[in-house]
Amino acid sequence: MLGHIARRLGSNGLKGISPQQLLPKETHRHLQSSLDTIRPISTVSLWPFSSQPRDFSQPNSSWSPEMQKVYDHYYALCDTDTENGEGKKRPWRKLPSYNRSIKYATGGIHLSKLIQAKARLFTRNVKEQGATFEYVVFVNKEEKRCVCVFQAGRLLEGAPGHVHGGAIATMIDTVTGTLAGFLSGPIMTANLNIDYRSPMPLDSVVLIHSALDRIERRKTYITSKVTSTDESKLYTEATALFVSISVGHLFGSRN
Ligand SMILES: CCCCCCCCCCCCCCCC(=O)SCCNC(=O)CCNC(=O)[C@H](O)C(C)(C)COP(=O)(O)OP(=O)(O)OC[C@H]1O[C@@H](n2cnc3c(N)ncnc32)[C@H](O)[C@@H]1OP(=O)(O)O
Repeated sequence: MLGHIARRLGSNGLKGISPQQLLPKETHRHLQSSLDTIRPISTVSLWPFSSQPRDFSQPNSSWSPEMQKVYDHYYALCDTDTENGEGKKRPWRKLPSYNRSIKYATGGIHLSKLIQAKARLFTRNVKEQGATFEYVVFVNKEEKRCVCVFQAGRLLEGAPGHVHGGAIATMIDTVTGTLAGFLSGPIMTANLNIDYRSPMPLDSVVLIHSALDRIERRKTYITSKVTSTDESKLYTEATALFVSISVGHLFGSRN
């Protein structure tokens, strides 16, 4: 990890200076322990004094013990980073989640200015933690599937005491869309079919399992089901179709 920071420092024009030389011992130790909890993100600089996007899918105080327990379970199955930067290969990966959809992708800052500089991702635009969508997506690239741990906050009410169907659809779109995008690159939702099987109480923690069904030309088909964390209760089933787009599609041009 420190080697990684040193490389980043190098790319910031401070070649040859180690983090230990730059930072007081206490700060360095604190930084190291913080970095140990962060998965490497290729588009994010680890230079401590530059602005970094906030990953909204980190544990916070609004999480119930159940949410934390499921998160810990999947997190333990994820790739790890080691001192020499080689890491341990494991099947799962936790995806970071930002409140601006494209800004932090390569070149995305320019795109986000062109499209709408003040735009914020729908599921990450409420500041109060735990009030709306608390979720983390873990993806398994080999098995072409993902699992989202979702805690539905009190501002998502539809039927009294229960989660709004539109909020559930939003999460299914988000998770299936994340998997489709992960597997196929830029996509947009063309079709989403949802069967609501049982009402979901507010503050529930549920799993949104999504898997690749098939890819045909520009079409990526994903299946999804929402269950309780022990998978004994089925809340929702869905199928989704995503169509690959070019960036120009977002500006109104055809592929
Ligand atoms: C850029 C992304 C950045 C992501 C950054 C990360 C962000 C963090 C993650 C958040 C993840 C959130 C994911 C949410 C994603 C949305 O919510 S997107 C918003 C909702 N969707 C829309 O607004 C889409 C509106 N519709 C469209 O723009 C266009 O109709 C589409 C879907 C792009 C397709 O148009 P097109 O490119 O002209 O394609 P077209 O030639 O008509 O059809 C291609 C094929 O698809 C089939 N098809 C098209 N539509 C349909 C349909 N409705 N039913 C069945 N088949 C269809 C066609 O029949 C054709 O089939 P084949 O001939 O190949 O067999």
